[in-house]
Amino acid sequence: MNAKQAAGYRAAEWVEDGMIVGLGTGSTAYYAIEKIGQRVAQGLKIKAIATSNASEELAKKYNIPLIRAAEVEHLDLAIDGADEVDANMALTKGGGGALLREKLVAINSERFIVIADHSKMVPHLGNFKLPIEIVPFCYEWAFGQLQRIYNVPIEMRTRDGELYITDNGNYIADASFGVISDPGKLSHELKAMTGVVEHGLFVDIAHTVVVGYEDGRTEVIEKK
Ligand SMILES: O=C[C@H](O)[C@H](O)[C@H](O)COP(=O)(O)O
Repeated sequence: MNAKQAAGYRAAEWVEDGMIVGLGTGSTAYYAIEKIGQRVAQGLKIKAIATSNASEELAKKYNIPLIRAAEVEHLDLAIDGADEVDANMALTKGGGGALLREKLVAINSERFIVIADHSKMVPHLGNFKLPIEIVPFCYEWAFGQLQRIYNVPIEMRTRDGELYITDNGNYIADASFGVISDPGKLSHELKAMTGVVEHGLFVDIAHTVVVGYEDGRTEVIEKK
């Protein structure tokens, strides 16, 4: 058992028969999906929506029944990882590039459970580079605007020497803010920029955080 596995497995216990569940993305969400898959094999009856092509493949591997958004009005539960979690349960997400689908799923869930190993818990967001998803068309303009407004190091994400492309066909710029003193304000500012599709700040969205430790312990933090 490692810290990510402890958090993922613990969160999977919230899943009950009949639920519609959002499946997160990343190395911590992997364990939640694995555990949910094991429970499905034992008879648990749920339906799920995946937040990335990778998680969809994983769900299929574990025979977790998948549905389309058109078939449901909302989700009962979503479980997903985070890159940083601050003292107010605001998050940075999108290290794996799945922030847009993740946010859509999280805000449409009755309960959003964040799973994180203890290293993700921070006093303030900003040490982890904030992922900002931007449209490919004239992306240099949105990128330039971000640089001019915030005057912090920002780089276009690449993979194998090419610009990284999200599951939605967009690009990602990663911004090093250092300390984000007001995540809510920054979140609204970024959303208002033309060319920006979404960003990785999740403010006032998480209901529960499950923190995992190397010895297999977990700590559950509920929104006040
Ligand atoms: O785009 C990726 C997601 O936001 C992940 O949930 C986040 O990056 C955390 O990933 P991991 O659990 O692999 O650290």
